[in-house]
Amino acid sequence: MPLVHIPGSKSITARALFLAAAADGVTTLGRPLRSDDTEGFAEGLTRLGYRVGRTPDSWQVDGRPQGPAVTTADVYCRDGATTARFLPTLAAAGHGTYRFDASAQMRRRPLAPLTRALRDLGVDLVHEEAEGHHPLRITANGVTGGDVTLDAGQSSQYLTALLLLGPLTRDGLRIKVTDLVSEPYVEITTSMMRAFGADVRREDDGNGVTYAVAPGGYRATTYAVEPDASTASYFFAAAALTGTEVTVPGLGAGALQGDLRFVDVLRRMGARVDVRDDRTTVTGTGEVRGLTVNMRDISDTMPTLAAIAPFASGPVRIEDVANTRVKECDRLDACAENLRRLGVEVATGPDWIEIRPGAPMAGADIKTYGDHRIVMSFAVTGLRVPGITFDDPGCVRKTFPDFHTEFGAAFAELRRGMSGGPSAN
Ligand SMILES: O=C(O)C1=C[C@@H](OP(=O)(O)O)[C@@H](O)[C@H](O)C1
Ligand SMILES: C=C(OP(=O)(O)O)C(=O)O
Repeated sequence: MPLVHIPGSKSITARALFLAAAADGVTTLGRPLRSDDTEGFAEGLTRLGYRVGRTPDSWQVDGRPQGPAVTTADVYCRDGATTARFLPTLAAAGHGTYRFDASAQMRRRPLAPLTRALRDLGVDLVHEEAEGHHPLRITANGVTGGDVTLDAGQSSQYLTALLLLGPLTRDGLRIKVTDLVSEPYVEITTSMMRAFGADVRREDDGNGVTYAVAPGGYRATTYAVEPDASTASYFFAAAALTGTEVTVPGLGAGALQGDLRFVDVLRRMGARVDVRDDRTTVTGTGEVRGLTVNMRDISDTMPTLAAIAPFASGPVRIEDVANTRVKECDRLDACAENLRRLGVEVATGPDWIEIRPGAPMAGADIKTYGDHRIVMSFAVTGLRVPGITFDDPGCVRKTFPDFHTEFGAAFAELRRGMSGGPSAN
């Protein structure tokens, strides 16, 4: 039973850093993710005057309920949308002038519903170049709070950013949500806010959903970061595809991350899945069935599924994933283009992709568009198709700098344990 130790969750690490910075006291984060996104988040906090101490297995953050320790700062958010969307709201609760910028990739990604909501709450926020995009400047003077309406149909991160801000406002926040994707990420947010002492409630009156967040700040705590469920998807998919077994300790029935539900997709495709309290095991059975699946809640795993779909016994159709077009790249187009490069028949629409297995496949250079998930997903395909290379293999640094070493090592073990799974096309 090969055990695969997956690095910490990006989403949980980013939220924990925010919450720890805003809390009263010193917080210790156990096994945070160390990657470009989370290092960028921690660096952003440092720029805002927070102290982030490090030991090999933990980070300690000195919280400042009164907000950033500096009155001016220039924060570079790199490629990380969690940094680029969460940190400006932390700064808004402080007192000073704070400028945020990001990589060319992140500058292209949308921000408008969040910045509009912040302006509606009275925050003085200017987009320095394109409206609704980085770079932006905030002249912060605390946030009174009140009622605000938000369209989170393109990204749940807008809602998470506002929720995290709620306890830092004078009167609390009521956020009426008109649309929402990636809802499990909001559940991570509310669960973690409660772990840091906040009072947050989801109210559904039959006409719509409102999140009510009480004022009162956050309390420092000790917080252990779960392994990253999106990262685990590559290893689980590899097991399903190669007829082998992978166990990921630390991700089990109580996991916060919705992306662990990817194993349910693998189960529907024919894999054996065993979710225990403290670990999850996927065993490939040699059967990979086609299916139609709605991935609105778990769309970071869409490329993982697309990458194993060519080996299914019938078409694989993935629906309701329009927002994957505004991630690190247009993931629907990038998956389709790369599958075609390998010889696979693919069709796409505004919010779906359909992979039709059957054509012979051959190795090719994968065009990554600087997207870590394109690399990690097609590395799984590479277990069955020799000759796959990547134009930018290093972009995995965003969430998993050691991916190639770790996946290679796990694969070596997988190969030794192979139980005669399905043969390559
Ligand atoms: O809040 C988070 O940590 C995330 C939310 C999701 O984004 P969207 O809500 O934009 O789909 C996910 O894709 C991203 O990797 C991380
Ligand atoms: C979409 C992603 O990242 P983010 O939105 O946090 O930049 C991702 O990690 O797949």
